[in-house]
Parts: sequence; structure tokens; C-alpha cells
Amino acid sequence: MIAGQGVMGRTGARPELMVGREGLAARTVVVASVDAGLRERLRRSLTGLRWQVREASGGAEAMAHLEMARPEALLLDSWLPDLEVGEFAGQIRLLYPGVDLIRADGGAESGGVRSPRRNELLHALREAQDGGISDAVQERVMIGGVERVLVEEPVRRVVASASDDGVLIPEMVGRSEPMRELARLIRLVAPRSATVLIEGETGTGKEVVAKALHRLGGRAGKSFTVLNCAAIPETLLEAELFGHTRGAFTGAVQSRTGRIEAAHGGTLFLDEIGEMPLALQAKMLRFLECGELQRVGDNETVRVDVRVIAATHQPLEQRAEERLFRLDLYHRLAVFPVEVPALRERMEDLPLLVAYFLEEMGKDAPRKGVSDAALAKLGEYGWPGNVRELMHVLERGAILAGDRPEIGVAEIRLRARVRA
Ligand SMILES: Nc1ncnc2c1ncn2[C@@H]1O[C@H](COP(=O)(O)OP(=O)(O)OP(=O)(O)O)[C@@H](O)[C@H]1O
Repeated sequence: MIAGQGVMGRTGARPELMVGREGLAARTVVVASVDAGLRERLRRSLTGLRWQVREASGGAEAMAHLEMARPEALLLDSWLPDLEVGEFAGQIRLLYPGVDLIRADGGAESGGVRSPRRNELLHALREAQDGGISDAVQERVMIGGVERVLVEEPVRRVVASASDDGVLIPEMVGRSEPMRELARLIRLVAPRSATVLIEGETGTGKEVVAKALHRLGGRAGKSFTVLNCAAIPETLLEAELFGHTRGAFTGAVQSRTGRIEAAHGGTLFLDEIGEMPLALQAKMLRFLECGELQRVGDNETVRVDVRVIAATHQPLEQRAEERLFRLDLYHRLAVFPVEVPALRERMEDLPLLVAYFLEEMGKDAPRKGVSDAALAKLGEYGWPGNVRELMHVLERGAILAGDRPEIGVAEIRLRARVRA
């Protein structure tokens, strides 16, 4: 069965996914590494590339997967806790000559014919390895009487290349043109300290983009702090962001560090920035311009080094023109604007996203597939809630399918009035 006639009909793209009782991801790869972070990054990127990933933290576990899962490929880290890698690789060659062996240390077995499949896996491996490396230079300094770790501009091992359009971001599932463009922009701006404004409808993945910017930048090893400006009452937001001294206002029984100061050295993600009250916007602008802030009720100025990434689902420029948002703050935030596409604008990514979420759900419960008709139904929908809505529809579908291995058309419950 070939998936996604409905999707194909919509976009003209040809999803290469196989669906049916075997599930959507037809190819299997074993990832053998003691590094859980590397395995996780590989699992995410390879799942997006339609691989079913079996993880092994050592050689013996990898061997068991090779025996049980009969995979097409094995990605082997340069060190294993229980077996000597070179010897293990030699055994694999003998016992499983049909398995594509890719070694992280570039050992002899990683040669051979450079098939598209090998290239794809090698590429994913390099990406995942780079994602784990932070070459940030750290320095301890005293700020406001407190020792802080300051992160200098990093000397990154891998510098983003604007022309490298084949390189996607592992945690962002999608290979459509809008996602390629987004990945290109992320890679360009991540290593810089410029403020980024992420715009996009609800559920498109703005926070995913913000995290990718943090991970690929020089502050990867530092904190990533999220503050949703819409979730905190207006009266508390200033103190939450900037901190306050004891007695600064009724109820301030002790002094408190604000989120900006707490994020020192790292990245501060201001979600729903459009909801920030106008009075606070002036204070935020001052901080962005000089990197200094004053706690509520305090005269002392504190210098804070933080990268600010903001997100909005509102048309912020328009709100600024309507004087609902400060125009000067808009320009300061939008040094580098990034637009995350709505799901309906990249429907060719739908099968990949479905495969990815089924795989994710398969970690806690028996893995399910999706019938052709169900996938077609998903392809005909308008997705006002974007990727988040797709995830929830699949979760609900999997529960409704009960013990059946496949989510059928009846289990796909969509909001009636928003069909494309
Ligand atoms: N490209 C993607 N690949 C994988 N998962 C994604 C992708 N985009 C979004 N998601 C998932 O969808 C959910 C919603 O994403 P996220 O919270 O980043 O959206 P958002 O645009 O910030 O939403 P909101 O505007 O409501 O804050 C999350 O669970 C996220 O992991």
C-alpha cells in the first residue's frame, strides 16, 4: 500500500512512505552509541527521514537488534562500553554482509559504495555529532556581587553555510521547500547574537525553532529559559521578568531574581511577546538596547548577557502600526524575523510528520500505522491548529483504535468546519 493519495492529490508531491500493517517507516537502522544525547538526535532526524530507529547503548544490545529486527543499516559510534569497535565491526561484516555499516570514527568499514542511503545516514550522523558540540568559551565574572558564568562568542566547529540547503534541522520534521528555507535561516542566524523574532500561527513549531536556535548557537550548553508573556498576569509580569527587591510591592516579602537575570549566559525565549503590556515594553526596549536592568524597587543596575528570542502568532508589525505594540520595540526585536510556515502550506510534509508522531507514540504503547483512507482524510483537512493539532488528532486516533494495529478513517476526528 502506498500512503497519502489524498496528500498527493493536494500537493502533487509523491510521498514515498509505505503504510499498512508494517507501519509507515519501512526501513530500519540500529544506532549503537553509549551517548544517549547522540542517539536521541539521530532518532529524531532519522525518523524524519523515514527510518525506524532501534537504539543500543552497547555492542551486545546492538547485536540483539541486528538479530531480531534485521535492519538495513547500523550506525556505530567510535567507542562502545562492552566491545572493541574495530573487532565488533569486523564481526558485523562477516555475519551481516547485507547491512550498511556506518562508523562514526570513519573506520575501514565506512568505505564502500556511496549509495544515497549511505550518504543520508552519514549526513544524519555528522549533523547529530555537530549538534552535541558546544565550543563556547566560558569565563567567570562578578556581576552585582554574584559570580556568573559568562559565555563568550563561540568558536564553532561547524559554521552554517547558506548554500547548504540539503541540511535540515533534526528536531524540525519536514523537508518541504518552506522548511528548507526555514532551516537555512536558522543555521545562518543561530551562531550570531542577533535578536530573532519568530512569527507563525499557533502550533506551527515556534518554540521548536527557538530551541533549535539555542542548540545551534554558542549558548547550547547554557540555560534556555521560556517566559510566556500571555500566561502571567500583567501586574506580575514586570517583577517576573526583571526581579524585585524585598518590600518593592505589597506581598514582596523577599527579594527575587527575575527571569532575565536568571537566564544570564543563556537564551531567553519570550513567547507571545505581542501580549506584553505597553508600559513594560519600554523597560524591555531599554534592556535590549543596553543589556542592563533594574529590579523593581532597586536603584542598582545589573548587567546581564542574554540572547533574546521572541515569538508571536499576532501580526506584530500591524499591531505596531495600530499603536498596540511599540514600533521601536518591534524594530529592535525584528532584527532577524523568521516565519514558521503553517502546516497547510507544507502538506507534502504531512506523511513525515505522521510517521514521526506514530514513532514517538510507539515508545509508550504498541506502535500503530495509519490506513490509506485515514491519511487521505488528514491530507484534506485545513489544520488551523497546525502541527500541534495533528499530534493531538493522532493521539486521539490511536486511543480510539484500541487494540487494532492501524488508525482507520473512523478514528480520525477533525473539527467539522475547517476542512481545506
Ligand atoms: N516541525 C516539527 N517537527 C516535530 N514536531 C513539531 C514540529 N513543529 C511543531 N512540533 C510539535 O508541535 C507542538 C507545538 O509546537 P510549538 O509549541 O513549538 O508551537 P508554537 O508555534 O510555539 O505554538 P504556540 O503559538 O501555541 O505557542 C510541540 O509538541 C512540538 O514539539
